[in-house]
Amino acid sequence: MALVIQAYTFMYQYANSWLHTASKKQPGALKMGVLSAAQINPAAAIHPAETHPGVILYAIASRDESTAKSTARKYNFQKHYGSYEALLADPEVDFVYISTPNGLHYEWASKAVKAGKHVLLEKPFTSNAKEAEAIVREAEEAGKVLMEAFHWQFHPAAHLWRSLLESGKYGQIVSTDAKMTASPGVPHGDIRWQFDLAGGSMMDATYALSFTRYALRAGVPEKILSAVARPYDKDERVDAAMTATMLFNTPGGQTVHSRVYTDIARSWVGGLIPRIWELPQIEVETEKAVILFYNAMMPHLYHYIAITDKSSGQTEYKKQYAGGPIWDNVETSTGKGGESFWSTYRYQLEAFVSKLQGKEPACWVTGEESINQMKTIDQIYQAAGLPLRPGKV
Ligand SMILES: NC(=O)C1=CN([C@@H]2O[C@H](COP(=O)(O)OP(=O)(O)OC[C@H]3O[C@@H](n4cnc5c(N)ncnc54)[C@H](OP(=O)(O)O)[C@@H]3O)[C@@H](O)[C@H]2O)C=CC1
Ligand SMILES: O=C1OC[C@@H](O)[C@H](O)[C@H]1O
Repeated sequence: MALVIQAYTFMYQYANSWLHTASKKQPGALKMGVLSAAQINPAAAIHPAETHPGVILYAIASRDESTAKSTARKYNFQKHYGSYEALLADPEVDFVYISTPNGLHYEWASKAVKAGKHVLLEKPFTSNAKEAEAIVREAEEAGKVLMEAFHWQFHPAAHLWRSLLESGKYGQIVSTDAKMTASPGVPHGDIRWQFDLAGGSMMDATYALSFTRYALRAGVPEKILSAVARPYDKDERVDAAMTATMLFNTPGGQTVHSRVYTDIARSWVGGLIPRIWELPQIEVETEKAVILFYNAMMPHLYHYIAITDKSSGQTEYKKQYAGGPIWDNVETSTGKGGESFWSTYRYQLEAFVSKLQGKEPACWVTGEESINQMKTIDQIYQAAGLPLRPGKV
């Protein structure tokens, strides 16, 4: 039954996203350029831009001219370019969304800020912490806005969840347990398996660590207690799976035990059934309750926050598709509080555009947060005995 309800909710949310298409554009709308014809583009940037009155689908670049041309025609971009350099040289482009493989994030973000563009950069931010520090510094020096596209943090469900954790009603946080798995697994040949492109499960399913650090408002771990990788059979520098346990200090002075599990080749049940029900999630144990945020990565499709009282055993369920603690009082591009059909990516674009328009964004992923995320990933790789992902700094 749970699977049927999930399937229904998925379809409902998708249908809503498709029903609400192109908006009328405002005078002075920002011109977006997209670097690469990655599969994630339509969900993460193109459809969100369609419904944002302040953004124009201006240009797309691919290493391959014909791919750029066909993608531009399919999604109604005004221009296309057969190289990323050519798009960056176009003075009309206000900001770029970069969806290259992880190992190329730094290189193209660096070239983009030097070309005078603001940058929305896919997760994981960079290949390693050194690159993260460098790109934050370069963007500051160039006076350009740069943000890691950690889209899930912009959704009202994420805000409700953290406000519950911080409400005081459930006592202090004691421990966290987050996971993100892929079953069926990521196909061989995918960028996620390539060490030189900064692949690996902790890099790709990095959301599990992000859920944890976001819940705790934590920087880097106080200590990595253990980190165990299951290596990819074709390249042992790449983690097919990673399990890490850490101690984090919260800003409130609490020490919290956190476990993070990522797996991009999760085993099937009995070798026959893929674990499609195992959506990215985090369980937070507090003094009085156990709070599960299910499908924290894409809550617009479906999610729930289940709060189980430790003494009574009773569970209460909550959800939030629009408004909530952060968006409720925000006048967005289409009205107060956002829209329940908006995806995580659409909320993210709303905040990003606000920033470029000189307004205070409803929420943000700071450079410091992205650096600390990459520092934590580096520490986990080191503790697991794996090399850091190679960078260009
Ligand atoms: N926010 C989210 O929900 C998601 C984020 N991502 C992130 O987005 C990025 C792209 O992921 P995904 O869409 O799956 O990637 P794809 O493999 O579909 O696309 C990557 C694109 O990068 C370009 N590219 C440039 N150099 C290379 C190279 N050496 N090898 C391969 N491709 C290259 C290619 O575009 P072209 O040939 O047109 O130049 C290619 O299409 C990753 O960083 C990933 O972590 C991915 C999925 C979801
Ligand atoms: O960012 C992502 O979100 C969805 C995942 O399936 C994917 O592997 C990852 O790159």
